[in-house]
Amino acid sequence: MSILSLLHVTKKYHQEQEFAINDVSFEVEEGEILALVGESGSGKTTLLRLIAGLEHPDSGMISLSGQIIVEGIKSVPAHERKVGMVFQDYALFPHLTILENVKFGLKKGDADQKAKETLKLVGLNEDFKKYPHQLSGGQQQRVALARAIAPNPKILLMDEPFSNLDALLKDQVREEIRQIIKKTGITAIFVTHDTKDALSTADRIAILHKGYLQQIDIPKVLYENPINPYVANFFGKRNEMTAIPSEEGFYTTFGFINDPEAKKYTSKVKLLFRPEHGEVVQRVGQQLTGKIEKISYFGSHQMVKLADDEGNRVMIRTNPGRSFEGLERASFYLWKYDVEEAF
Ligand SMILES: Nc1ncnc2c1ncn2[C@@H]1O[C@H](COP(=O)(O)OP(=O)(O)OP(=O)(O)O)[C@@H](O)[C@H]1O
Repeated sequence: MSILSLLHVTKKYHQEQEFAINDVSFEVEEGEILALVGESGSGKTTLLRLIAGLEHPDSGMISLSGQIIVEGIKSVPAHERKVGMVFQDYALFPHLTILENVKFGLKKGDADQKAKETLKLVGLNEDFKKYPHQLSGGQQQRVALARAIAPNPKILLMDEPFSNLDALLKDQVREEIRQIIKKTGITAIFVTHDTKDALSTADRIAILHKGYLQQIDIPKVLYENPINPYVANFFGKRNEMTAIPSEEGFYTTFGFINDPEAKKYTSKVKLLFRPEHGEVVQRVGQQLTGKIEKISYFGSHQMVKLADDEGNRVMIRTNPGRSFEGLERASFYLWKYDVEEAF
């Protein structure tokens, strides 16, 4: 069941020429974690602020938990929307203990118990009396999360929750935050410009470009079946190879690919594939072949740059243990590629 629904939401800031958000419609299911991604200025934060009630759209409708919160000039004020917010810099009160931070905004009465329960839920059992500066970045973020979820909001909104963490901590925190959110069953939307954050943490991803929603789907679909080149390239490099179709397969400048599907095409095509959709094989044989130009080692894998005789290049990902010593050329095969008509 959908808990949040946006219909034709549009927003333009005064004095600005372009729309920050342009005719955006989507729904979020109860208990789902949605990532909003896009390059800088694509409208991610504006969209989050529209849902939170910190901005008002020029047109469109937003409903939360069956209640219309925005339509025309009607707008339920931010503090009545029951939305939990976690800000990029956590926005904790430095002069309050972490217990006092979480109690802030809770109704008196059971505030103390509720705050302690929520701090325990986020894994902070013994630090109630500490001040924010006495905690690590990851712990501070969990306090901010506890403060946001303690009042039982209908939805949790997080602006760049992982951007202040170093790379090592980030992997761990992403997993912890996902688990806490899933344990509470709360619906969450987070903004990120990091594709790794989105692919690893979200149930679905919405990608924005110049205020337009490009595609919204599960990570695997966005990565493997992008709706347009913008979405495809946002999630990492795609190789392009020009090919001539025949009855038996595709002729390319790297060699011939046996594929009966090729006969469906009548003129020149482009084969599009990600580096991990191929595999390098050392034996130069029937497969595609290229001159080894560069090998980059990344610990978990290697990237091999291969060139044809005309100077076209492709990148193929391979396992970290493979040795290319003494080799000038390498062969590779593709186990997956998209075919696009080339004009
Ligand atoms: N308060 C504002 N006044 C005027 N224009 C604004 C304001 N806030 C954002 N914009 C403009 O709206 C567009 C979308 O901005 P927004 O901050 O929503 O993008 P973003 O995707 O969150 O970017 P970033 O990743 O850099 O935070 C941009 O062109 C930006 O310049």
